[in-house]
Amino acid sequence: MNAPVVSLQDVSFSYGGPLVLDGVHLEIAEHEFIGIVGPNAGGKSTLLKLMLGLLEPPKGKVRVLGKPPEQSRRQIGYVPQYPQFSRDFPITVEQTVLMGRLGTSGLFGNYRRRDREAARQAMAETEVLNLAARQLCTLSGGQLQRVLVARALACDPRILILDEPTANIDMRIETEIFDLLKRFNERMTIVVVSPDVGFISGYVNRVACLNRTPICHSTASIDGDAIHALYDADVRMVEHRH
Ligand SMILES: Nc1ncnc2c1ncn2[C@@H]1O[C@H](COP(=O)(O)OP(=O)(O)OP(=O)(O)O)[C@@H](O)[C@H]1O
Repeated sequence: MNAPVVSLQDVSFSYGGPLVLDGVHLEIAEHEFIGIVGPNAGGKSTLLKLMLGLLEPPKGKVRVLGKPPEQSRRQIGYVPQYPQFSRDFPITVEQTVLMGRLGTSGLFGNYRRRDREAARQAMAETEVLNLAARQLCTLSGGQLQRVLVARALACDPRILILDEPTANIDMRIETEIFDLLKRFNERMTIVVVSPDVGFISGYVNRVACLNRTPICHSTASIDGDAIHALYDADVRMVEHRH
């Protein structure tokens, strides 16, 4: 296998109390589409923050594109969890997407023509170009998610990391967003946290079930036993047709 684009070796983490992640080993290959699922408080968001270099593990090693994550951040697009995002901010869709260029552009807010072109391209790919002049607070939940994906795409990332990108939106929009991600996966690695293992199994190559430690399954091997072992309860598998 080529060098993994993301590698965690024996990583443990706590916020000062009990371990949230314990001895995590995980390697993600280039162009993989991996889903991270698991019970609430299982450590999914914490794992993403370690990959982004927003948290540093006291034990173990995290590498992204062969380097410490903070040195690879410009090549990572990140879509945060929906409820954490404040919409009551006077900003247009285009200005929001341009923020994805901050790591690559010159001085703060001093965007060049190529930044504007990259933002327009990202809006076109996520089908929000017609909303460019709209205020963010006027968008529907599904439109907002597309804009957040466009912002993450604007830096032309090699890795796209999404934390529950389809929480609070209906299944038709969820399907549209995952169809888009599948297309982007042809040119980048995708890591997505989702509460819905049944749904993402139709898109991802591999599922990492995380409950302090990840257990990985290829999509084909996801069955009731695997889910039961993870959640320690019966979880209804919902079949979704695309
Ligand atoms: N900043 C923080 N300070 C202290 N504890 C935290 C902090 N962030 C998360 N935790 C705790 O760490 C544990 C793992 O949280 P994390 O958000 O990583 O889980 P998760 O799997 O993403 O959960 P969910 O599915 O509910 O979003 C939880 O017990 C949470 O309360």
